[in-house]
Amino acid sequence: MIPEMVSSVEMMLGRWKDHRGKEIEVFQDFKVLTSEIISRTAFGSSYLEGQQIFEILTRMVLIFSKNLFKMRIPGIGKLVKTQDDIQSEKLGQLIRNSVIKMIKKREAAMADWQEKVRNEILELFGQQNPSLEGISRLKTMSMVINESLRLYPPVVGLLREVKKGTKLGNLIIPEKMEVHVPSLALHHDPQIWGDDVHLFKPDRFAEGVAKATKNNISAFLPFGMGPRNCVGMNFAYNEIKITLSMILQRYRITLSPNYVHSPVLVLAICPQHGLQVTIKAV
Ligand code: HEM
Repeated sequence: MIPEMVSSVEMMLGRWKDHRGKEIEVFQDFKVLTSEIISRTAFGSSYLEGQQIFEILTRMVLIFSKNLFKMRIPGIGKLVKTQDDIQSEKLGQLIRNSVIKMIKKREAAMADWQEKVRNEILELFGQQNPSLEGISRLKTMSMVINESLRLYPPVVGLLREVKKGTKLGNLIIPEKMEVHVPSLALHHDPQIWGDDVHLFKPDRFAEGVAKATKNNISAFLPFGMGPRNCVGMNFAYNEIKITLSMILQRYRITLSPNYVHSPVLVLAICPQHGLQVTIKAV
């Protein structure tokens, strides 16, 4: 499995060679990379062979996500703007401004952490390709991955069906009811994470998830929980660690001024306008 992952990342890095010092859009590259890796490891083929299927799947996902939370109430239009609409537009602008400030702060923190993670990688692997044994010792990188999954969990919520009717505080929850567990909201709850909940602070994971969540481990759910949790969790961690190791061994990454921060839910959380970065050889 690891050699297939390494070869797929090598292919992507081969394409990056001509773009040193220039801007590249990596969201698309990462989509191709993860599809390439799953094709090689699970089906023994390559992304190009399965490209048509992946394209159809992407179209299906788009249609599904567009209709996921749609409530169809006949006869109600949105022709006239109410005071609430005008007010919420103003509030929207305020939120956008403060988000921009927050992102700038996060960007600075991210540059520091990039150096810390690169040092850890170089200490463990030098210029050699990462190994399975080695990636289990990437402690700083694990903290960075967990903090990224906390702020931007690709899957924003879990669904469960109630097996046996129960009482939860004042709520009576009947059998067979579908319950939505909002991971995204739990990941941003100041009661659990503290007042710095919106900041990128991988340090909070330095002593594990239990300490980071004040012993509420079910408040950190990037891969779900229980018997139906994500079967691909270890696969995903390995894939991320190998890819990051190989990129950071070679390149220093900076966010491009053309990047617009606008995470959007298309089944999973994605950067709406892509992820533009510049790469410089280390
Ligand atoms: C960062 C990458 C990934 C994230 C964040 C993620 C997240 C999740 C989450 C939240 C669930 C629902 C768990 C629950 O309801 O408790 C899930 C289910 C699942 N995931 Fe992943 N996943 C990732 C990558 C993968 C990969 C690479 C594979 C396959 C190789 C995979 C295969 C599955 C499968 C088969 C299920 C359904 C499990 C079941 O219903 O029993 N996932 N994933």
